[in-house]
Amino acid sequence: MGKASDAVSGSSDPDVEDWVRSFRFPESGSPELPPHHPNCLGCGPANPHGHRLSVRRCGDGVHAHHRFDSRHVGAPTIAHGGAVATVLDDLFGFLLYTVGELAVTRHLAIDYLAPVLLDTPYTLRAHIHARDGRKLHLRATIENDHAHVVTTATALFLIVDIDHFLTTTHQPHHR
Ligand SMILES: CCCCCCCCCC(=O)SCCNC(=O)CCNC(=O)[C@H](O)C(C)(C)COP(=O)(O)OP(=O)(O)OC[C@H]1O[C@@H](n2cnc3c(N)ncnc32)[C@H](O)[C@@H]1OP(=O)(O)O
Repeated sequence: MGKASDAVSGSSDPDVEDWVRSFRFPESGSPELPPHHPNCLGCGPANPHGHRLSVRRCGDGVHAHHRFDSRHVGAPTIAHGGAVATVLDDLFGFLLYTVGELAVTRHLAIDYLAPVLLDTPYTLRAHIHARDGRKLHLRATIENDHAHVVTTATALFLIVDIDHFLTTTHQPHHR
């Protein structure tokens, strides 16, 4: 696995620095992709409130099987749109393993085409639609067991260096 931490220069938060130091990009032949970190809301196995998303490579992209449950309810029997967005944002976050770069969400857009039902199996897929320098243009779908796409998403992720996670003085950006 490739290390992301060669440029670590120091941090005010030892937990963050530990995470950065231990972050690894899996080998390109490895189908299983590791969680971003143990407590990640999307994929961390140690987060009791999390989705525990398990993601694999699929061709040039990634895919996952997922069921939303009663913790994610919006209207009765239907997953909350914010929970769906969380899972899609995290799924996009797995594409960074396929490019071997650290990247974060700059823009996320979701089309809710049909309700995402609780306790129902779905297949999630994401891929890199285009790369333009630091800009990763990403696309994803959620599909039900009848191969109907119920949700689509696009995102712009921006490649960042390790200092993005180490600094505590981020300023807001305005476009
Ligand atoms: C690696 C580990 C990952 C771990 C977990 C993954 C979990 C899932 C992903 C996440 O949830 S990440 C957490 C949520 N995201 C953030 O906290 C990011 C907060 N935003 C920032 O820190 C900064 O805005 C960011 C570093 C993303 C960008 O700041 P920059 O100053 O580096 O970039 P800038 O805003 O100047 O934009 C760079 C380029 O993108 C363009 N751009 C920005 N927003 C755009 C937009 N909405 N549409 C099109 N282009 C856009 C912008 O015009 C510009 O184009 P040019 O370089 O060509 O001039």
